[in-house]
Amino acid sequence: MKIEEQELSGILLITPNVFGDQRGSFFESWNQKAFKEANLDFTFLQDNHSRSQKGVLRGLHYQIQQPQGKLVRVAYGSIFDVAVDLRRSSSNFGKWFGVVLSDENNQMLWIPPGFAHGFYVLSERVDFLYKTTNFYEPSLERCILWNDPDVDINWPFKDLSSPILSVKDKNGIHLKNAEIYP
Ligand SMILES: Cc1cn([C@H]2C[C@H](O)[C@@H](COP(=O)(O)OP(=O)(O)O[C@H]3O[C@@H](C)C(=O)[C@@H](O)[C@H]3O)O2)c(=O)[nH]c1=O
Repeated sequence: MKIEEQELSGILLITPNVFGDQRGSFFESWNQKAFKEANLDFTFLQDNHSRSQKGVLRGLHYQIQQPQGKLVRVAYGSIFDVAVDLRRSSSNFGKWFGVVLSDENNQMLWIPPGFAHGFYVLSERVDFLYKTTNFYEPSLERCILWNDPDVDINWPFKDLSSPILSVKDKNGIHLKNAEIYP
């Protein structure tokens, strides 16, 4: 397993050891002991699986009071995955990080508590899997507008009217008006 710290401190790109043979491939997507030995000591409370079609954009989501750390990956397809630093005391507050996660690179992203998260679907279909360190609590969930000019994410599509969004995500708020915790 290779673990690479990214330019936004706390964000880790994890490349597992993949074993291929004539049947296909295998890798451990989570092993508490192995991750702990690599100083990744997380306790996960929830596993989630979403399926999306090409052009869907989900995000940018975070929870106040019960922030969730997320270990995210793609089981089928490919996405452009984005995390935005919302840690009030961070020198990177408001900055974003993006990476392509796919069923070809098998990479996982660790997004610590205190970040907003979202992704854009590049393939015809995507199965997106993630573990979270805290429970989903809709009353505490908040959504920052995916195209907030103050965050200025360089999404990998040209026509900014094109993504398929939920009503909630269409009504996301601007970072400057967002509730940030802590
Ligand atoms: C996230 C979530 C949703 N739901 C329900 C609520 C709703 O009826 C339905 C779809 O919810 P959403 O539209 O919020 O799903 P979605 O837009 O996929 O939300 C997710 O987006 C990505 C970017 C994240 O980072 C996740 O933490 C999560 O916020 O599923 C749960 O029951 N448990 C959960 O943990």
